[in-house]
This record gives sequence, structure tokens and C-alpha cells, in this order.
Amino acid sequence: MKENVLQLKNVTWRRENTTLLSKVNWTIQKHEHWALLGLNGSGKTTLLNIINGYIWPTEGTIEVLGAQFGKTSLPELRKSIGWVSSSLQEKIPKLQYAQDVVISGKYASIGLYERVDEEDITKALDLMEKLDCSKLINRHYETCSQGERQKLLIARALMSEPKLLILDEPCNGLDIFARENILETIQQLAEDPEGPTLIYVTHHPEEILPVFNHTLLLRKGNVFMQGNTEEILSEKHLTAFFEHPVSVNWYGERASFQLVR
Ligand SMILES: Nc1ncnc2c1ncn2[C@@H]1O[C@H](COP(=O)(O)OP(=O)(O)OP(=O)(O)O)[C@@H](O)[C@H]1O
Repeated sequence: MKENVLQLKNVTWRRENTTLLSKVNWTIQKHEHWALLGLNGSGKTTLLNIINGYIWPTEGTIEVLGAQFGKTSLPELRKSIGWVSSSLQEKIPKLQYAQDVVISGKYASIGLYERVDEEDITKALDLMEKLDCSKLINRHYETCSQGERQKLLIARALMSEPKLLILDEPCNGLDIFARENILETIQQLAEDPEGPTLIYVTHHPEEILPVFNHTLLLRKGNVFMQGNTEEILSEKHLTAFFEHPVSVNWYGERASFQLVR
């Protein structure tokens, strides 16, 4: 049976006289992993704020994990949504130990103020193992590289066993090796039948892994197109989307892109 993880209907957000999101319709089913692709300023962060209930839309309805906004406790719902973003990365205390960063995900706190039990420690270490970052145990967060920090934050998000995990530009600031390493980790996470449904947010189409077999293109607050990734990542569609000629080459199941001069 199909189970909706997310359902946005005609979601519109206006600020003063500007429409920043316009009539967004988006349905995600369980284990249907999606990429959200849009240039700077296209409205991605605004849309994520709406999905997490931090911004209330001017019009439209929102249902996340079966809970209808307006009829549900948002703080309670947020426990089931993981959101890994660069703004979160900046908030983590520099001197916090790597394993404590992960454990804090259980309490959705920045810093760790709760008494930690043996079970939490075991779970955090298992997650660090799973994400191939267990070598960071007892390291201060500030001494970890950008790629290592991203892995810790993904492990942190998984600590509360979210049903929906939003990865908001997780490869920003990474070199090509660290980027491929993170992408491999994300691919494994997406392939885990027990794992959360993923939304991968990016402005780089080459980061869209085969496991993200659905893509939504957002442009100037409008859904330009949505559906099957392979169809969407075509020269024709991306040229229209970017309003600039784009060439696409496929290497196996990954595509690479170039602006045509
Ligand atoms: N509170 C606000 N009031 C007015 N305009 C806003 C507000 N928040 C966002 N905007 C505008 O909405 C547009 C979309 O911003 P948003 O941050 O959602 O884009 P984005 O796709 O996440 O961009 P980026 O990839 O650069 O992070 C931008 O033009 C931004 O200036």
C-alpha cells in the first residue's frame, strides 16, 4: 500500500508584494527518494522551512508523515524529521566531542545536557561505524574536516530514527574525493530498507545519485518540472530549466553536466 511521507498542495508563500513560492504541489511516498534541484534563490530553503513548520504558507495545505499542519503538534512531528544543513553545522559547539555531537541528535539539542546512558553511546558508536567515521571518537568537532563534520551531522540526524531525512546541500565545501565519499555514504543510506525517506537538496545536478530516482526542479519559487530523474536530467529539460544550453553525458548511472558556451 502507498504511504505518503509528504503532501504539499498549492503551497504559496508571499512576503510583502513578492511571491516567493507559488502553488507548489509535491507528493513523496515512503522510500521514494527525491532530489530537489534549484539555483541560488530559487526557494529551496523556504520550502524546507515550510515542510518543517518554521514558516506558515500564505495558501495551501501540508501533510508530513500523515500529520496535517494546523491539526498537529509541530515539535512532536519534528522529532521524526531529520534536517542536516550548513546552518546546523555552524551551531555545533567547537569543543564538543564527535560522539557527543551524534548523541545530541537523540534530544534534538545543540550541545548535550541530558544524562547519557549506555544504550545511547552504543547506538552513536554504531552509527559512526555505519557512516565510516568511528575514527573520530574523542575528537573535538572543530578538529574534524568539513567532510567528517557532514558525516557526524548525518549520524546525529539518524540518532532519533527519523522517517524523513533532509540533506540540505551536504557536499558544499567538499573536495571531489570528500564529496564522492559522502555521496557513497548517502547511497548506502538510501538503499537501507529500514532507513528514512530522503530528500537531497542541491544546486549541482551531478550530485544526484541514481538512488534519487525522483527529482523536483524549482525555479523562481515555481515547480518547473517533477518526476523521473533520468527523464528530467536531459539536455532538453535542463537547458530550458537553466535558460542556458547544457550538455549532459552519462557515465553509467551518473550524469555529468556542462554549460555550453
Ligand atoms: N523572510 C524573507 N523575506 C523576504 N524574502 C525572503 C525571505 N526569505 C527568503 N526570501 C527570498 O526568497 C528567495 C528564495 O530564498 P531561499 O533561501 O529559499 O532560496 P534557496 O533556493 O534556498 O537559495 P540558496 O541555494 O542560495 O540557499 C530569495 O530571493 C530570498 O531573498
